[in-house]
Amino acid sequence: MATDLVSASHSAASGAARKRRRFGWDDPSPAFYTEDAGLRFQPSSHLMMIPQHKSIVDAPQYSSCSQKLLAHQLAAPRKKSPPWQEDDKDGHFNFKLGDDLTSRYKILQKMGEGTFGRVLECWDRDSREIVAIKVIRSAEKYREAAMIEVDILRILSKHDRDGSRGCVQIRRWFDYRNHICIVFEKLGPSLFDFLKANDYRPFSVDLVREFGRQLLESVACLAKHVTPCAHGVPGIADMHSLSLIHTDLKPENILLVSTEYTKVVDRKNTTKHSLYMKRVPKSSRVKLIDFGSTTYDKECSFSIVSTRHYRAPEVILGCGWSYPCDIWSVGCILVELCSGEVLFQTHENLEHLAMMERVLGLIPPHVIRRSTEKARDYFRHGKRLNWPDRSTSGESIRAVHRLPRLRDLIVEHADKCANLLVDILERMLKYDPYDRPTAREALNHPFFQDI
Ligand SMILES: Nc1ncnc2c1ncn2[C@@H]1O[C@H](COP(=O)(O)OP(=O)(O)OP(=O)(O)O)[C@@H](O)[C@H]1O
Repeated sequence: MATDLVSASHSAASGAARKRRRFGWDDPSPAFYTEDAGLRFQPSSHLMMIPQHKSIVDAPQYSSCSQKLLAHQLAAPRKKSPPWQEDDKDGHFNFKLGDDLTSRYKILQKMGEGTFGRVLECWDRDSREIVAIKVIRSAEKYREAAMIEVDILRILSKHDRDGSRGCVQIRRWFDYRNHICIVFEKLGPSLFDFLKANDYRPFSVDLVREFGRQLLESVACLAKHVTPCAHGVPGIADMHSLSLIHTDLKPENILLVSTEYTKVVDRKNTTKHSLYMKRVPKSSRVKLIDFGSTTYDKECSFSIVSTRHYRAPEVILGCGWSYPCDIWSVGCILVELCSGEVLFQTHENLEHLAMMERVLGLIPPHVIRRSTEKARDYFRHGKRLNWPDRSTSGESIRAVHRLPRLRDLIVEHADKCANLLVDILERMLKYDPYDRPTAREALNHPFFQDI
């Protein structure tokens, strides 16, 4: 879900916060019990159950805790759901490791938590595989949003039966004790988690290219999808437009398929006296998750979308946004993967625009002219950004000033192909959304052709 992440001392200013920011979680609220066994499948009004697929996840590496629980569970007979417990104050599902979630799933561990709910690693007794179950918070607004996510996941899964198109696969969904539960194939850590575990050491250009290529393929598939003609005539294709915009692309929502990694010498940091190692994923295969904010293209929308750091200028300026807002986010993500740091570490509009100007150059007048009355307030006489005059603090001015130009940032970090990478990033990070390439066009850029 798109968020403006709250930080104690706002924005770029906080030095240590430059490295990273994270959500605050955990809280309690009441729910109601639906059935004896606790499980209630939703009647298929506009939604249908998804048939089971075989897991395509690479041999997962289980934690020792998961392994023990799994061994125990394989021997244990199927039990009824545990006694009903109150949700926490925010409507999150309360559980203990080893509990059953319906009689079908055994909870092995918590894998993550977000605005919508908790994601639990579970053993599926029926399909005999490990799955990831997103247990949605019980409040009505989250339940409704979850049903939209289920709807979109079902459409994606219909168009991606073999799971090769880079979007996480839904297995099925159900309603349990007032929590919508979405069962997914289990994936590995997010690119954000991987960066963090590596102390924010950047990925190599080869990996950035691989991640970028898959990300753009997924974005292209969301926008438009081609399937073979219904009659199966070779060479003839039916164009099915999915017309979907993800709107919340960020490293947290890009998951490595495999958990496996190797350790190699980190040459950049290693000195005569100390040897530094860094992690490198064994496989570069990634998939997109979190379709909770995905929308159908309506030509142009004006709401606020995307997590702050990956938010396109047209969203901030209220010019109206469409597919190109995903391309802007991909540009910000690729810079982050290459440098190890968030490109625009801010939580405030004017500072954000000032950072963009520092890294990318001045916002062109015709883009300023398209912005709303309110957003035009950020500019002097509707022409130049009111910066630093309207800045909130000296620390904010210094944080903007510390930012390098895009070219310098990439040249400093890229171990190869810096010029090509700068070129494609400059295109994806054009202020005018009409000037940005589509995902397909970006994929044809020489940077992504280089093997
Ligand atoms: N299929 C999966 N396999 C493994 N881990 C997963 C899977 N899906 C989600 N996760 C983990 O759970 C976390 C939260 O998932 P997700 O982003 O879907 O929840 P959310 O509530 O929509 O989050 P947000 O607040 O970012 O919108 C992810 O960042 C990831 O760590």
